[in-house]
Amino acid sequence: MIPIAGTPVLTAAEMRAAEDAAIAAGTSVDTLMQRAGAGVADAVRRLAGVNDVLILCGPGNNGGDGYVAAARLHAAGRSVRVAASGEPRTPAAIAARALWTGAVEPLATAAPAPVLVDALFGTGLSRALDAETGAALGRLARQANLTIAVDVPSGVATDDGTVFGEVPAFHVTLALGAAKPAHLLQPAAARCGTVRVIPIGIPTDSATQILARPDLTAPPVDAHKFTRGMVAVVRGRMAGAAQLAASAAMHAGAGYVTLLGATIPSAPHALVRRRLDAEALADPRIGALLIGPGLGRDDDACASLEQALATDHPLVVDGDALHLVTPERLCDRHAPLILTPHAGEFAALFGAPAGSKLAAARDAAVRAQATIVFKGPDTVIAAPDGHAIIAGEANSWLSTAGSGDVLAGAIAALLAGGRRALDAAAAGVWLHGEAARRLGPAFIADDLAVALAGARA
Ligand SMILES: NC(=O)C1=CN([C@@H]2O[C@H](COP(=O)(O)OP(=O)(O)OC[C@H]3O[C@@H](n4cnc5c(N)ncnc54)[C@H](OP(=O)(O)O)[C@@H]3O)[C@@H](O)[C@H]2O)[C@@H](O)CC1
Ligand SMILES: [K+]
Repeated sequence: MIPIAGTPVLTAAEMRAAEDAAIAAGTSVDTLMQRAGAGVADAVRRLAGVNDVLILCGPGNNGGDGYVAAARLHAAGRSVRVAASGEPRTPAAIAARALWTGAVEPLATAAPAPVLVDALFGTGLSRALDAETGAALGRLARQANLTIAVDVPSGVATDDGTVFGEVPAFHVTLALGAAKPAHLLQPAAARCGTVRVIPIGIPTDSATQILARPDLTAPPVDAHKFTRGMVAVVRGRMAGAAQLAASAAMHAGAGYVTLLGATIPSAPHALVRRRLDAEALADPRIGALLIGPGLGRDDDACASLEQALATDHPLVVDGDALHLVTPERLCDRHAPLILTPHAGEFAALFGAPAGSKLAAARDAAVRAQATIVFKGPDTVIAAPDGHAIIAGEANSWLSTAGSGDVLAGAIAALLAGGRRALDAAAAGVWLHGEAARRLGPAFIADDLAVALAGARA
């Protein structure tokens, strides 16, 4: 069982391709199922202690994993029962079923057990569970003290994170071979509980990774304020939003932050205020320009945005500015570009996403030739070259006014510090989440911006 941070994410088709490649290279599907079932049995043994275990087996290879795990737990002297929705249908599952010498109870009437293992459906689920199977799963999950899903909870769609009907919230999900989008994307992710990967000995390369703690080492000894990165934030109608973003950029490690469009000084004094004009925007030391927080959507906002787009600085576009551009207007810029839309801003810019948030973010990245931070309770970061990073469940206290301004400021600081756009975006999302975790409940965005400094430590 390994934690999932930093590990690859594979869709059902990519997982099947990895499995096919392993089979072509000489590892049988039965061997893979033995490895999967052994890993599940091992994890269940550790998690369940001496409690009785009930394993639910479905008709496909997910059920096959369940039979293998049951036989291994029995051989290890554990108290284990099996209930099934029907006979296994794949050759590997039929072979695995033959290894289980105990009774197979009908699912509908199976008695509960303190530990429930769901091996009904995995990556092959193509539609909602029938009413009887869904009801039995719900009933047995409610009556268990510990619920463990094999690969994915039965009833979640592996690739897009949607759920078919009622799916119980599991305590633990044992991802076989690699994490899948459903382990990270909502609403499915909320049904998975703690996700651990059971390695099954096949290479699982992917262009999609799970967000990991970034490298946030201190500046080198010879650093000065401009080598650490200069961020310029464009102020709009709501000065507070730009000021929050600027504060976030300072606390995320930028060496020099300037607020363009503001001339009246107020705290913090480290924030440099300048007029928004051609001279200020032409400053070659600007490592990242941020526009959008509190910008407004009036003519002045449009004019400021045009000025920002006309520069060749690395650019972060957030908030209101995302309502004032089109992907076509953005895609021919040459400097690094990061867009940070929430669902509403994403829909305004790219249209309502059809299908998976991961696929939608990837398509948007290509259309705008930008790194997209499609933020929300789950955040997908996608680059135009196809690489993507998924951040799992966010701290729900981040749903506070100004939280997005802080994220944009943090990302701008990391971009100005010289990271690639995808890395800057990922590091910003990580820092933002870590700052929230450190603050505890009901913080305000001003505190969140300050807490970025501690989160870097
Ligand atoms: N990839 C790997 O490397 C490895 C994968 N392994 C394991 O294999 C799992 C994938 O196995 P799988 O493809 O057999 O699919 P699985 O989810 O068991 O069930 C699909 C079956 O159910 C059916 N069906 C679908 N929806 C239904 C519904 N609502 N209600 C009723 N029936 C429904 C569907 O048939 P259909 O009716 O759609 O034709 C099909 O018969 C994977 O999650 C992992 O656990 C490991 O063993 C080894 C290494
Ligand atoms: K399952």
